[in-house]
Amino acid sequence: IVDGWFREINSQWPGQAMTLQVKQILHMEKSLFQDVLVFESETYGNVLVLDGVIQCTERDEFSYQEMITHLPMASHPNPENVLVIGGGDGGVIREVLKHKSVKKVTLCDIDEAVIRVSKQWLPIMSACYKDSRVEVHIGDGFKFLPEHKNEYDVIITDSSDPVGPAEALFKAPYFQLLHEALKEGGSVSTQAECIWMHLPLIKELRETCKKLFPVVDYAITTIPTYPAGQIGIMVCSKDASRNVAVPLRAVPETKYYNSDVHRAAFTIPEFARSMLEDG
Ligand SMILES: NCCCN[C@H]1CC[C@H](N)CC1
Repeated sequence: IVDGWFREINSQWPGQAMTLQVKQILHMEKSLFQDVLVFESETYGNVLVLDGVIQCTERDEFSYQEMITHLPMASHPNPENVLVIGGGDGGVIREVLKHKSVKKVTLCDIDEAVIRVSKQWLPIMSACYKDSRVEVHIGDGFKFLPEHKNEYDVIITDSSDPVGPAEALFKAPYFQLLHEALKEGGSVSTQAECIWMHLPLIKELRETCKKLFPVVDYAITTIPTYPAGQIGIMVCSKDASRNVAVPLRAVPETKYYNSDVHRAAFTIPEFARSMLEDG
């Protein structure tokens, strides 16, 4: 933080950086896995930063948390048992619980510090930890998934970037585990980076998913505080007849998501479409 501004300088987005004006630092610690920082910003509410990378801000998190959740959930006929890998800030489970078909949502995050810090400083995201349908497991998704084969209707991988603790969540072995943990007709969504920053990685991720799932599609949402102001979501399904771009029902109490936004999110700019689909 220099002269009152936090700067997100990182080798994943060379030559550019998002900066946010800092009102006050609320929390800093080195967890078992990463540096954890929370600060109150002048214009984006409280901000969670892990290893120098902005994870979520109170002002714009709803975009990403709603889209990564409702794209697989609203296109699934009856999601009852849901798993979230990562997502320790709690925003995704808040969104999952908006679906009345949900009986149980399990959150598996490797770092207890993220959950603890979110409960203290990110109340609008972590309020749902109190919900009786929520179960929390602190641990590595790689160990958790093999113990829960054929158990989930939807699995959401709400991860940080493929540098550090989340690196393995972008590779084939992980997607194999996701596939095995899904019930018949299950769907998954993963944080799938930005077409302006990571197009080769997204291409590789899509090829990995296409080897395992009959349905694979990539959607985009706009979010001011992520690099280049947008982020992608990969949505896959075991059900070959499923169109993940078609919402089967409305979702209540959203601020970014609606059925038209759902359909539109899978329409992507030509430079990205041709690279991803034509190769
Ligand atoms: N619920 C927080 C998810 C964090 N998602 C990622 C954080 C880092 C960004 N560069 C990309 C999205």
